[in-house]
Amino acid sequence: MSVEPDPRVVAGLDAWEQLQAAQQPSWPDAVEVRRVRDRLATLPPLVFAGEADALRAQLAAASRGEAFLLQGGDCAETFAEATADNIRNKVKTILQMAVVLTYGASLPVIKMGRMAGQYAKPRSSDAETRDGVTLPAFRGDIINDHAFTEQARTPDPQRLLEAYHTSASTLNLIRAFTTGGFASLLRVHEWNRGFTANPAYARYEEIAAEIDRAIRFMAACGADVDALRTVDFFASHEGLLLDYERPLTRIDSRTGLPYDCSGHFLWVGERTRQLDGAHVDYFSRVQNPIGVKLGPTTSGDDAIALMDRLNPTGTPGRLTFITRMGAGKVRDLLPALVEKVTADGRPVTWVCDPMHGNGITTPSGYKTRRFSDVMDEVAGFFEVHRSLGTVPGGLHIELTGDDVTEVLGGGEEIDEAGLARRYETLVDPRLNHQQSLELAFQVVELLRRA
Ligand SMILES: O=C[C@H](O)[C@H](O)COP(=O)(O)O
Ligand SMILES: C=C(OP(=O)(O)O)C(=O)O
Ligand SMILES: [Mn+2]
Repeated sequence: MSVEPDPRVVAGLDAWEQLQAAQQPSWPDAVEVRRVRDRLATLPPLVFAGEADALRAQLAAASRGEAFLLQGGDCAETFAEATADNIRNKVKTILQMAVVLTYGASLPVIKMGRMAGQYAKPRSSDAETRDGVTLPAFRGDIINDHAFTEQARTPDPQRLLEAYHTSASTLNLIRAFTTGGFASLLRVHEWNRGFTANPAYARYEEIAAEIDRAIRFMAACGADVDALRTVDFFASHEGLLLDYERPLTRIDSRTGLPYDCSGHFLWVGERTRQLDGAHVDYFSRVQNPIGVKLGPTTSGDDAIALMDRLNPTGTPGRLTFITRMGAGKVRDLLPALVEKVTADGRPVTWVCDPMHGNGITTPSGYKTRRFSDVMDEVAGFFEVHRSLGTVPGGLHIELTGDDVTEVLGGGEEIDEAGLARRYETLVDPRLNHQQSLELAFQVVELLRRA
């Protein structure tokens, strides 16, 4: 039986249009945007509301220390890179990290990609100047093209449709990989792709061998190991471009309530979390589990006000705070925030984004981060939660499954000159495959202590 929605709830989904929406493009043609939105509204949802509910329950477990969230993927997905190889390598990297964490810390790991929709980017500046020429900044493939020409940088609403279709094909392949046998724990060895002379890959190989042995033992004892053949894998992106999120929001026939069916989990970014702004209003009205990025200027009162808006009744798993303070600040700034929220009593899932507080630009102009700073912020996050008796619930990482050279350091010791070798990101630098595995091994130690 389907439940009819309350018309006031449906009308409320457009309240954001009367509010200030930060970081939106200046579309040249409002009529065309409306046409594209109407078309998007007729296309099938990308995810099912019941999947978002299942994720909410898992995030609630993470808030209690009974699971751990691993959320990772590109800073900015691109249409051109939505190839089978790229998607497979990214999924495989996340699965490998999850195996390391699950095995090392004996904790269920919630696997979530910054994938199948991570196409809109907030920028520090509206414009970019090169050699005296100023053009609109690149705001992600869903809005404009990265090429530095006037035509390419002009926002094009048709890109919303391409983002939808590219997200659909990405999600289709993710679902095929994770349910069709590729992600089976019976194949952990096959995910390893580096030379095992490399320490991170050699350690992974050891774990894979132990898992193999354990599975053969269980099977020999008569246990049903079929459940190990598939995994749940969730899709997430920043809920930034409201002209995209609104038409993909659908009324769930089971409950009559709205869900944003562009992804399972949406987060509000550091630049768009204004309490009276359009984004907080919009995401307060959908039922998905929601994240908010919290940077170093966040006060305890801001955090409480965000809870009042986004999770007034304290539904477990509904609200995730993704803190991104910077390695040098996390130990000073995070405790007051966590204490204030803990005293409130409503649950949140605390997740660490060790990427966005640690950006630097090299003299040669590369936007990068140091692997050591990333690890230091993660360590600080765990230390703070341990000292307060609260729960470090997960990690939010910009990564790729390929051997790019975008982040300094790690076992390969990528240095400033080395960045030029394979620097491919269009916005922020990502951990490469090996650095991602190294991070997972180090996090196991932190989780064991926690
Ligand atoms: O991904 C995060 C932001 O979009 C990004 O860090 C902003 O980068 P910018 O300062 O180059 O605009
Ligand atoms: C824009 C991002 O982060 P933040 O909102 O934390 O700056 C991001 O996650 O790419
Ligand atoms: Mn980023």
